[in-house]
Amino acid sequence: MSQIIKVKNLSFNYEDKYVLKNISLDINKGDFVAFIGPNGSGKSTLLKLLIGDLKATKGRIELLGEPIKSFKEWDKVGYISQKVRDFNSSFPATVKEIIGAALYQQMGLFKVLSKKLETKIDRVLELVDMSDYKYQKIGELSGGQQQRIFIARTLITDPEMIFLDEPLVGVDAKSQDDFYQLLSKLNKELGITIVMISHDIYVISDQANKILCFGDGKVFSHAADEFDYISYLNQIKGDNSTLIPKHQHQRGDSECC
Ligand SMILES: Nc1ncnc2c1ncn2[C@@H]1O[C@H](COP(=O)(O)OP(=O)(O)OP(=O)(O)O)[C@@H](O)[C@H]1O
Repeated sequence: MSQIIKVKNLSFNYEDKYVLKNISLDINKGDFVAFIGPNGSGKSTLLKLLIGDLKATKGRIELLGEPIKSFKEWDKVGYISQKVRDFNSSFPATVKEIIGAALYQQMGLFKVLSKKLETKIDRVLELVDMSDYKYQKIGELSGGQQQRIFIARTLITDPEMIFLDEPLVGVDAKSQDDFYQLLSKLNKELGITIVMISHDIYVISDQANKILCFGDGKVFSHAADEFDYISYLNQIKGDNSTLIPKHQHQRGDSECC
């Protein structure tokens, strides 16, 4: 399996506060990776480093084999943020316009190939099972439906990887289940690499093949089918520190740093 994301000896600090200390990890094409760990352990920080929003203090990141400093294929990288966008119902843009806006860079072509791109919009809406909502205002959709539209918006540029930062905060349980099924479909059928921060480790345990466990500036990599969720949950209960929870690491786990 080819490495799609490589992190080597990476450190990051906000001014004098070290968040990540000399971490190394690899993510392969087709992986479904869950970032878990206590509040403040650096999960969002690593995600922001991987999407180029933050710059490493030390160390190296490669995306698709290219050092992040010279990486240009950002349309291959999707990002879905933490909060469901709280569009109020009077927000004027339609679903089609929101998705079409992601094609902004292709606007010159858009005029020529409008039919082709319209078909592409239809295809991604179908993929996220939202074809009936193409002309609806985004503000009139539920939080779960809005997140599906943001996935569709990401899919329009044929991404190889999608990063999600707790995308289901405030979304009801049924929509969460549907959303996880959608992610699973994108991962298994389209081969898109998924990297997701989630506190919902029961659900993650059904989806992820790799768990990256954050704490005390370090990251541990676990094969998901050997990860002991119960012991993990018991040991982090009530513990809001940034220390690595002292759960049992299993055979096959590798310490990344
Ligand atoms: N812009 C910032 N400036 C200074 N410190 C920050 C900034 N953003 C985050 N931090 C600090 O860095 C640490 C890591 O934060 P980060 O958001 O990466 O953690 P997290 O694991 O994603 O947490 P959570 O699960 O609560 O979202 C925290 O102590 C946080 O307070």
